[in-house]
Amino acid sequence: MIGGGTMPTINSHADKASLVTALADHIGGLIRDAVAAYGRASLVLSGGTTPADLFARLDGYDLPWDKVYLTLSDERWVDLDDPASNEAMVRRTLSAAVAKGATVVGLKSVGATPADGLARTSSRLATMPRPYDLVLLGMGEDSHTASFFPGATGLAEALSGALGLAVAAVTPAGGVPARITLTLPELLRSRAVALLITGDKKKAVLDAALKPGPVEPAPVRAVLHQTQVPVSIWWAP
Ligand SMILES: O=C(O)[C@H](O)[C@@H](O)[C@H](O)[C@H](O)COP(=O)(O)O
Repeated sequence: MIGGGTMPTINSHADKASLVTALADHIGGLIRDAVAAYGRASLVLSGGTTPADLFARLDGYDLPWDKVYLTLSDERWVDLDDPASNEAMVRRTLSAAVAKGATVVGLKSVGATPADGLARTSSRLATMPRPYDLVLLGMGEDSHTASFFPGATGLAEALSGALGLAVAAVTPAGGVPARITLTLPELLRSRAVALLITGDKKKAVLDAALKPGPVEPAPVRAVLHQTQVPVSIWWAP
């Protein structure tokens, strides 16, 4: 059972276009502030489909991209040429930023399965400046975030970080291919978490998860109810 943390702030917008503009402006300002304060900005980006037009908008901003480090919250265990690759989506939607020197640290490494690549990916992540200035997460309608899928094999280790690595291997139920994910402790090595969701279905799932309850059936609760890092939610219908 988890609950009782400081409630996340919710930024609701009339439509996705205004949500994307507001969140892109917020992230752009955060990057500028981080570079001014620390000489670099370090961000964890969610995969999936929702953030693609956010990243495409951000890509057009005049930012110190050569001082920006980007990695992913989680990754399907596929190569860059696979349409399911989150890293490929980030490199595609932030192509101008990458061309201007933004560093992308991918999570897919060698090995047949995520479990084979954990140590290598974990040491690669050590090149990312931490604490992360922002961790951007999405959420599925099953209330997973990153690759913290309900009922997944490896979920406990991903939430606890018990293996002592920055990443964990998770195999969702129902034959979904195995994934690599930053562990919860790794995601919380950050100054701020932003959760980007759209649609009424996900809003209903979010509202339920904002209530105290068990984490296993609603893993996004582990992020929403922790008290270590401030969480903002960005939502449009
Ligand atoms: O690899 C992934 O799919 C993501 O990292 C995952 O956690 C995503 O954020 C949610 O599944 C929402 O995905 P959509 O934005 O496609 O709904």
